Amino acid sequence: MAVFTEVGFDEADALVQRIGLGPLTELRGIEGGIENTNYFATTASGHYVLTLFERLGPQQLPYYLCLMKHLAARGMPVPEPVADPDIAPPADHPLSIPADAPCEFLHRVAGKPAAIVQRLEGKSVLAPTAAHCAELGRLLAHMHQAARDFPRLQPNLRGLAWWNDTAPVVLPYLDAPQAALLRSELAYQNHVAASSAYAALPRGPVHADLFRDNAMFATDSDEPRLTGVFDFYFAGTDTWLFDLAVCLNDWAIDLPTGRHDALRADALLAAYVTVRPLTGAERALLPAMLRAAALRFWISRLWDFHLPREASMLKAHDPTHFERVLRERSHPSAAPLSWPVASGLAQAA
Ligand SMILES: Nc1ncnc2c1ncn2[C@@H]1O[C@H](COP(=O)(O)OP(=O)(O)O)[C@@H](O)[C@H]1O
Ligand SMILES: N[C@@H](CCOP(=O)(O)O)C(=O)O
Repeated sequence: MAVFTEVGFDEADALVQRIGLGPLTELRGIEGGIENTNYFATTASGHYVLTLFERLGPQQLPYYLCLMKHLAARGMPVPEPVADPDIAPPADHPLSIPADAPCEFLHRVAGKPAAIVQRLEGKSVLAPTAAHCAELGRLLAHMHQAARDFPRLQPNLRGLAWWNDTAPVVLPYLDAPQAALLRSELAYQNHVAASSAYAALPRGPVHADLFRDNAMFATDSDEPRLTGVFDFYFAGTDTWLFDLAVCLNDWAIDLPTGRHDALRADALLAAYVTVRPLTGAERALLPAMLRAAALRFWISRLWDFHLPREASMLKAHDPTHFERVLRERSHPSAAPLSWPVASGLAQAA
């Protein structure tokens, strides 16, 4: 569990009362999470999550919070952030809103930027079936479409530029075969990113970290039913295919070996393409983006593991898992294009 910054009951109570949620009745640090400080906050009006941002600041946060609001307003099951009634929302602008425009969803608690969002019901399913994956695939495609007209722009801050900057920081901690893999994969991804096929990929605001532990399923239903997805704090404008690859690499992987699980992968992809068919460029670059998504989380886990931060309760994720996934994805025998759905169902849009 990660509580980097302790929040006093009185301070949280003052915030929730000021923004109209009524008196605080319970404040409890949350287990899980590695980026931010999270508390469950219950008030007279409902159940919320209070997040204090440890690394992100007012330059980046409006994008994430406004994206959540935008998606919630379009019926997507994402936590709706609660606004500060004293901050006026920026006037609508047809093309873009400057990143430094005031953000009504950004609060300040214990000296840190903070947000208070609706608490989703349900539980994460860490061993998903094909039916869970189908639910996720469908929602992912709907979210991509619903975010099309989101008026803010912010790159994926954990994208290629960050990989290039961070690789030299983690390289000294790797043995020779690991270092060779990291260097060669980074060179490959820089090459892919410079290609015309990559430039042709459709893009927009994406979650970019939609792992199993960032989704909730109903606990009162026999059939898997997604109740929502959360943790948009790695979101950014990126290719939809990268977002899909992040999900495939987490939801449809055999965890001990890092190999892809064809049944779950097909279910996720089939559900996704039913809502939004993949383009020809997307089908061609799916293997490369699966490698990119593995590389992204291998690097971030290496960084978190070897250069940890202070937290009262913090469990770093295992970096070797994504090293295995990357080796599987970049091995010459890796053949995700032989998935029936990739060659059959997914017609060019
Ligand atoms: N909106 C929410 N509704 C319900 N539970 C949430 C919500 N946001 C966070 N949580 C809980 O808090 C935990 C940590 O949140 P997460 O966003 O993953 O943290 P971090 O950003 O630090 O990685 C999650 O595993 C989940 O149990
Ligand atoms: N999902 C990432 C790291 C981010 O952790 P989260 O708890 O915020 O999802 C990983 O597994 O490496």
